[in-house]
Amino acid sequence: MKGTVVITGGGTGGHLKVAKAFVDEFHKRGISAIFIGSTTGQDEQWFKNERKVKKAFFLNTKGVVDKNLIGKLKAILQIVKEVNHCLNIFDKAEVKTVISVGGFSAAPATFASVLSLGCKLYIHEQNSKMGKLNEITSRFATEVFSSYIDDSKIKDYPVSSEFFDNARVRHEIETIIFLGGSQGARAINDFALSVALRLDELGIKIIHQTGKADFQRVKNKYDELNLDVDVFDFTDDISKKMSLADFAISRSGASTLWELAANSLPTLFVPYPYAAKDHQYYNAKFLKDKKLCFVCRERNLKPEIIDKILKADIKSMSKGLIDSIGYNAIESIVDVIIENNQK
Ligand SMILES: CC(=O)N[C@H]1[C@@H](OP(=O)(O)OP(=O)(O)OC[C@H]2O[C@@H](n3ccc(=O)[nH]c3=O)[C@H](O)[C@@H]2O)O[C@H](CO)[C@@H](O)[C@@H]1O
Repeated sequence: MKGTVVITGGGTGGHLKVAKAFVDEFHKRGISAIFIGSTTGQDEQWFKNERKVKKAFFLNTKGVVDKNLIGKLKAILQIVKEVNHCLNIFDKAEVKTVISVGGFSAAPATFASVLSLGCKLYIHEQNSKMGKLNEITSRFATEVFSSYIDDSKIKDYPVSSEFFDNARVRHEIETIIFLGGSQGARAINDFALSVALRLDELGIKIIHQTGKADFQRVKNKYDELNLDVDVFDFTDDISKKMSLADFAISRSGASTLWELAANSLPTLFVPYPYAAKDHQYYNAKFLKDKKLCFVCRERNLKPEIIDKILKADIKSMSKGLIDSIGYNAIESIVDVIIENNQK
């Protein structure tokens, strides 16, 4: 493969998890890669000490869509400045391939790839509704990969092998895991607390990922209720926690959703209501239409839903999830990229 590969994008864990999958795969194949992200968001947390990349750059960029007019203009000007910085990086490292996993962190390197002669752009879109940046730049891409695009060459989502390795068919609910995505979700935390005593009475154990901001509050409440709960803010071993559970109640961020599917873990999804174009709802709807999960809008989430779940046939849902996602997606995506670059 010619030159160095750039992997760009991030902001939140969903994008970064896919970026990490690319970094691991190129490293495995002995192909040198650079990561380009932002100083805003979680990029540094995920990649500052990553030894599998030749270099990681964190540029001074911010999101555009969530700002007022002045904020938007400032953010765009900053991106333009950083595009230049990226062109210099590409020049020095002989970059001929840029892979964007989306999010505002991806903007400078993605635009630079469009301007850079002989450079190919690849996009991995995680969500059911395309993000703004991908919407603008996908027409320049050599390939766009997505689980939700019919003519995507690879439709399986890049999920780490441990989620498959720890998968098992669930028969009955003895343990429930609550998941809020990379940042946690207050609505899911409140819901868990509202049903905790009832679950305890039913002999159902609780595993609960709260996110950093809400951890202490939730932990104190469980202590007040005198309940023995596996509560934590974030863990690097989420696949292990999932595999211990028989049912999940979770946000429908794309990476989490496909990890749960790979683990065959039946789930009630409670989409984040403010996600762009309501993409979390449509992420979950994709599985719901195949009868492979439950979905409940946050505004309708009531403790009574637990009774409905306890009566449901989780075994057939769990079995059905086995075929919803294939193994080795990242290998297949990288194969396509390498094949294209040899043309
Ligand atoms: C609020 C928001 O805008 N969320 C978006 C964000 O979600 P978010 O960043 O929450 O992303 P996802 O749910 O897709 O992924 C979170 C990742 O963090 C990992 N994890 C989580 C908790 C933990 O303790 N340990 C751990 O490793 C999960 O296993 C998963 O791989 O990006 C997703 C992918 O573009 C979008 O679909 C979401 O809509």
